[in-house]
Amino acid sequence: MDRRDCAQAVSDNVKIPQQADRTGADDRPEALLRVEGLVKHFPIRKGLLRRQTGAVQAVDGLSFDVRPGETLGVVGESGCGKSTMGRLITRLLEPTGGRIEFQGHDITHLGVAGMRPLRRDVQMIFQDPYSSLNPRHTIGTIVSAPFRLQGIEPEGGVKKEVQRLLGLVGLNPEHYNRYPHEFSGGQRQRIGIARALALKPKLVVADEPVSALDVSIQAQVVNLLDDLQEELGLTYVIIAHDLSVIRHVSDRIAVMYLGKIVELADRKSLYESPMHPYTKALLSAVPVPDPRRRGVKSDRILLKGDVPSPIAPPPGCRFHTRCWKATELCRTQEPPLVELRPGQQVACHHPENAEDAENAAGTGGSTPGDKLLTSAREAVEIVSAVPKAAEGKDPEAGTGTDPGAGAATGGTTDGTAAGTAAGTEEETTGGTAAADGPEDTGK
Ligand SMILES: Nc1ncnc2c1ncn2[C@@H]1O[C@H](COP(=O)(O)OP(=O)(O)OP(=O)(O)O)[C@@H](O)[C@H]1O
Repeated sequence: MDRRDCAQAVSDNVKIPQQADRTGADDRPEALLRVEGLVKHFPIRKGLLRRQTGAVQAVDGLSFDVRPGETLGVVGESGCGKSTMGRLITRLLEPTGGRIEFQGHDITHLGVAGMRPLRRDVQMIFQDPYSSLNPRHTIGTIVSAPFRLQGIEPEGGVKKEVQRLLGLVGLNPEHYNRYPHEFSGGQRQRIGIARALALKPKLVVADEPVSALDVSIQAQVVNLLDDLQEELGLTYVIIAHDLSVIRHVSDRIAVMYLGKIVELADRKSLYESPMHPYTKALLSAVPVPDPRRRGVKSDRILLKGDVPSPIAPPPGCRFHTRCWKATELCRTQEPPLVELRPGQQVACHHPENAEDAENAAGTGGSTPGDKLLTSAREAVEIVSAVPKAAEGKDPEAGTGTDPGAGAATGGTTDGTAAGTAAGTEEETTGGTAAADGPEDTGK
């Protein structure tokens, strides 16, 4: 189907089946969203003639499915391309390459008009509840915007429906005429959620929905999303930079590093037996919630050094410059994302927790003569986290007095990657546009 045919099919809307009509060769449930080889490179232009001199490789070949009713968590450090991925799959950004299918239909290059009918089904919740709501609009106007944009008159009228939505997200329906500044951060995020749910979407992409909120409020908003999913049968892609935020709500988790997925697995496998060293490092910073395991001594892996620039990512495995297992093979050959255990895909030549890593299909395993890189010896610092209960009992423990040790990624990395885009060209396709479409900038 070419682009025009697809746009036609989408605008006819009625022709879109509830489920994709392809019959998968495997037994996996049919995907609501299917992404194949998704690429987004932001051009870097310089000089009077604005010649392209390079590109920020924000997203570089992502492939994954999102199944109906599930929550896919996406995690990774700042600058690894999570938000870009979110904006690509909601079609707020135009992909450089790859393919995005929603309910079996290719939506990769649909324009604003072609996407309009799909806006009902695909919505986005933004990170910052302070800037994503227009301060001059009342809550009623904000939450009812999707109805106006889509030309929909809900049963019982707009006001009644907006008040129902406010009640649904735990806000007082009587606050219909209030302004965003009259609400707390958590309440504003609830308003953003009500707006995203107005058109009864099938897929909601939440970009760091709680990271701008106080820790005490974060759990409330995450629980609200969870409850709404059950009540409304929603499918989520939840983006976070921290594995602890999405721990309880994700069915599967994709770990991203420098524009690529390095591990994609179901929650249990990922948390109990991570296979990519990067996942292991991220996980080592997650507090242990199980009181029975609190006494267990757990080492934290502090990755040294900065995330490399996405303008010139390292060759081979992109993580090799910060990996303690990196060998010559990792420096020269990019590991493919392959299923090493049922439901667990990993892109690593030397995976963790692999019973038979040598024979792992598609990975190098331990190739004869493959030497550990010198950089690998200094790549990490292991900090022994001494649980309170064990304090004073283990003379070996307690080397880790660094109060910042909670961050697996050191603290030198935050913002570094984001900074690399300086001097690059902003794309115009909806940097801050709400998923309702360009008419509603959410400002
Ligand atoms: N419009 C743009 N123009 C140029 N570069 C961009 C643009 N948007 C993002 N980038 C760059 O692409 C890379 C990935 O950014 P992105 O925001 O997707 O990462 P992220 O993982 O969501 O990080 P954060 O958690 O900090 O938002 C970064 O290096 C960023 O600077």
